[in-house]
Amino acid sequence: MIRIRNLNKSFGSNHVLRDLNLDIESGKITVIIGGSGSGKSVLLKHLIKLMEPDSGTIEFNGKILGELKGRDVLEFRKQFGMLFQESALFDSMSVADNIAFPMREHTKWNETKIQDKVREKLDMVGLGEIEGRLPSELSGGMRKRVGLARAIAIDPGYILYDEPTTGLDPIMTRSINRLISDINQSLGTTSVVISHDIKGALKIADTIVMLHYGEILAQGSPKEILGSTNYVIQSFIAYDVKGEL
Ligand SMILES: Nc1ncnc2c1ncn2[C@@H]1O[C@H](COP(=O)(O)OP(=O)(O)OP(=O)(O)O)[C@@H](O)[C@H]1O
Repeated sequence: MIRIRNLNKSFGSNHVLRDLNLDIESGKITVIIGGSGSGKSVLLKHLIKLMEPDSGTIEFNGKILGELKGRDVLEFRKQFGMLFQESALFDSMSVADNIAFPMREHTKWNETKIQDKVREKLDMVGLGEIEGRLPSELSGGMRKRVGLARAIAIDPGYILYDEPTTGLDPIMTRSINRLISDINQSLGTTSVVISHDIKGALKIADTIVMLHYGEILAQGSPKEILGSTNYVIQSFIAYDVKGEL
């Protein structure tokens, strides 16, 4: 369980997170949606201590993140896999070396085990024999899958997805959403997804959190969010799901 309490973050006069309170449930998929600039990425960075709040706390399995220092921060981060917006693969490394990177950094696995694990992760994301290829030789959808294979390389307990379907066509979007769901179930991970894609969120989320100017406007199951009478939520849904303004 991740507990966020009274979190505030400003950049100069720009008050980005406003007294935010949120519980992220273990083993579930929480999708944080909201318009551009609503604070989704800033919130995600706080979760892995890439940003520090001005005030408020994040409690992770009973520990206050603000109190973690030095090696404890590295140990804490090891529990997270992260799929970045642009997949953030190392261009000069093969697919296999990209996926093996966290294994070599964080485990003592020998090369045989690493190669077996690379294959296992590629299978999980539905990719064939592409270990030797470079990221530049792959399509955007394939790069996302390789990024996902790297995110789950050392079986993290938590996976953070930063807009995993942005820039993908509808078919690839659906298939990445399905993968997020499958991986959550097969690995029993806690997943936090930030997204503009309300349609996808309605399909995969256990809980949807709607962020609006740094505040939580609504939070609930997809059914509850769909049934919300809030004007901003309805406009967001209408624009994305029903394709109208
Ligand atoms: N390092 C930073 N320094 C200054 N301002 C920042 C910084 N990071 C984010 N911001 C500001 O915080 C606000 C929220 O940004 P954030 O990236 O969290 O939005 P977002 O909801 O993820 O948007 P998008 O969907 O467009 O990615 C924006 O006004 C942004 O300019």
